[in-house]
Amino acid sequence: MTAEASLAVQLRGLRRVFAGRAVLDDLDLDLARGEFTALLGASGTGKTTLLRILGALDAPDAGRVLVPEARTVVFQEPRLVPSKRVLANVRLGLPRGRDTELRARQALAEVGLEQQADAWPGTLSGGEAQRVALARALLREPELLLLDEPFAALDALTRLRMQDLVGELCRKHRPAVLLVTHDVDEAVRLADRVVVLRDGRLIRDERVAVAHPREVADPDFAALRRRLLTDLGVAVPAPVLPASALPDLPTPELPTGAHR
Ligand SMILES: Nc1ncnc2c1ncn2[C@@H]1O[C@H](COP(=O)(O)OP(=O)(O)OP(=O)(O)O)[C@@H](O)[C@H]1O
Repeated sequence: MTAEASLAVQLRGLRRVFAGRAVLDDLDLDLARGEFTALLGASGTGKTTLLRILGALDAPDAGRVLVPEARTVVFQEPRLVPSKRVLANVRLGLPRGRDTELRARQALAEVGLEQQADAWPGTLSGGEAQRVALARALLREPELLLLDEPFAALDALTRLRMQDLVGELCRKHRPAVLLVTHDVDEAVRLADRVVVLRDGRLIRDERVAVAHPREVADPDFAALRRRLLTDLGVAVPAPVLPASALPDLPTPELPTGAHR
């Protein structure tokens, strides 16, 4: 197999200009099949623009875009049709028939919502609605799954559960994944690879070499987290060392009359 055959996405010299500013500027990116990549960048650096181009929701001004036909996007908000029940939302746009229905029910079961097939979207919690959106995406068996801050609107606990679910489903179905996120910990927990966008290009492209299960307390996790936060322009305080790790320093002389 050639290296090209294992690629799901190939971007070359990508350029996108808005109001005279090149948001993406001569950007190259390859995504391998089955690889989970997290895309980080400060606000307004062009992450969503890149994802929209990959999803054919926008077109570049220049450059070459090779992406698979089978691709789906999950957005920050679930975008369910309120007048259709959950099952109908999951199978939306697919041919009618017993087979599609069975597969849609199976997709709902995978996200733990088989009991909610007949519910209306308006009765679901935010996390449940986002799981329906995920089931809808998975049913299409995408080779490329584009996730645009899919957990951002969820409460902290639901977000952690959703991250675990998405990680598990992606390991099972093996699409190439591009996850746009602002959350450095989320990126390090989930991704095989992290890329950082700044000034129209990728300023970091790094494999996530942190052992599973990935814990924030792991020194490799903490070190990558610091590198990424620095890339994002966030001031990172120096790690706090235990007193035992500090060198013995001479006790300073106190001025006469001072009390210890
Ligand atoms: N359709 C458009 N017309 C004009 N400007 C646009 C358009 N889409 C995006 N932009 C501009 O391009 C820049 C990048 O936007 P984009 O949404 O891709 O950034 P982002 O990194 O996803 O930001 P955030 O993290 O805040 O969501 C922004 O300055 C935005 O205003």
